Amino acid sequence: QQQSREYVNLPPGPTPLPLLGNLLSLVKDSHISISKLAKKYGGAMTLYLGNVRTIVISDPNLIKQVFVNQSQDSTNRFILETAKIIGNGKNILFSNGDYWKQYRLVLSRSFMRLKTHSIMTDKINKEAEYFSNSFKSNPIIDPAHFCKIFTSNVMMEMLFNDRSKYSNTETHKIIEAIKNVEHGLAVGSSFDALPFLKLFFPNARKDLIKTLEDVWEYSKESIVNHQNSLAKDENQINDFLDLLLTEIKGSGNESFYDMEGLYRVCSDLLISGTETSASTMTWLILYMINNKDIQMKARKELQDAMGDKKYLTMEDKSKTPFFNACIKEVLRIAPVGALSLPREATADLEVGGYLIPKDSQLIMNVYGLATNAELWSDPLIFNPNRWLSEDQEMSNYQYIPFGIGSRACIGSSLAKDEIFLGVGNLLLNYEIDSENGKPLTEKGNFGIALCSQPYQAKFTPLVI
Ligand code: HEM
Repeated sequence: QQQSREYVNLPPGPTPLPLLGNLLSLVKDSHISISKLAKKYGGAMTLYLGNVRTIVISDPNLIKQVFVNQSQDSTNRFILETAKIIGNGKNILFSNGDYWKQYRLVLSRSFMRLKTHSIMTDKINKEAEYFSNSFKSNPIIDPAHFCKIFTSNVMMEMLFNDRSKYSNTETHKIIEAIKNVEHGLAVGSSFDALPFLKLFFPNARKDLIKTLEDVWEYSKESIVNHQNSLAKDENQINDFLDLLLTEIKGSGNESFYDMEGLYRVCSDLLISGTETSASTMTWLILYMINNKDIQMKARKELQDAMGDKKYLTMEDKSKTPFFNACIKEVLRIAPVGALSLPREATADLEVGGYLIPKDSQLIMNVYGLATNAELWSDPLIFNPNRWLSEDQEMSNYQYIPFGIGSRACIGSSLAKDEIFLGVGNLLLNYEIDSENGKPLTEKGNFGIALCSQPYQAKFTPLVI
């Protein structure tokens, strides 16, 4: 049992209760509760989530010590039951060892090729136009909904050359399924910590599996279609899946990448690439509403960069340092992966003079690092200028919205492009305000991702 007290030199932490461990202190707003506890117990802290011994790292130097200097034993994901259902050891998010390494390699190569592929850039630019236009007939709306359609369309275009219309009242079944899987994951975290809860909610697992099966089925069908068209003409590259399949063919180890791995990896990308970027966009729109001066300054810079064009493209990014700083800042103040994805200590590790025993769960406190008043001035204020001034002394390890090392987010570059084009085009085409003109709450909701509270915004078209 993980909770055994045989270790004398564990990082300090609050006393755990039998069975529940420290879960009661984390029931509400766990990212904030964990950061408050870290202030009391220090940059390395021991918590018990149920009986799972968990070491939370909230100090930049200790992040480096554990995840960089001892990376060979801190790269694996910590696998609980939900992760097993999603991955079965054959996906990218929750696989480990050689399997993960080989998949990560072909995926990274495919992402690199994607970045220079003109078909994809054109598609993302076009999707950002549809996204911006969709607000014309919906002047008052919760922007989260359209942001999700935008990011899931980008993922579906990228992976499968498919998309869904913004006007569809009956949204594409995959978007619906992704939403359910995310809900299942959020519920799953407490089930994972306290497996006995399953007895009281017998259908929760079944529902998660059923919705996952929808995504898998859709992915399988599309993979077979892609394999068939590549068999006819291997030079006909239309999307990321074509790139991945050709990369796999070139690896000389085709049989390693079987259908189960392929459909699980594709559904991972759909799931991890939709809510994350969409929530960040929704946060950025919220901060633009609450900071009108920043909204106006960003719009002016974007207009100047655009010249006579009507819609932004990625080439404009080098001319918009202030708006780029807004994107950096929203990823700091509202990191959707507030506690990243847990890793596992695969050997005893050292942290700041303490011992992290093998098999512990490791959590990077992304939110705590980004809002620590000892590391940032006025950390709870949205201030893009901090990224443009020389004054902010910064360690590389206090700002890690996409995680760290060889296990860091594989979609970070795509995510930043989506936020740039999506929110940038909205700023260019609309004056954005809250429905009643009052500031919106900046308090987040932490489930599987750190999201803003639902809000209604008013999009008034700008006459250009
Ligand atoms: C603002 C948007 C995003 C944020 C904040 C974010 C954040 C993260 C974080 C914190 C991790 C864990 C990193 C670690 O363990 O060090 C991660 C992993 C991952 N992300 Fe993202 N992500 C975003 C968008 C995306 C997108 C668009 C995709 C897909 C194209 C994606 C795919 C993945 C995958 C596949 C992993 C697992 C990588 C592995 O285990 O090797 N993410 N992300």
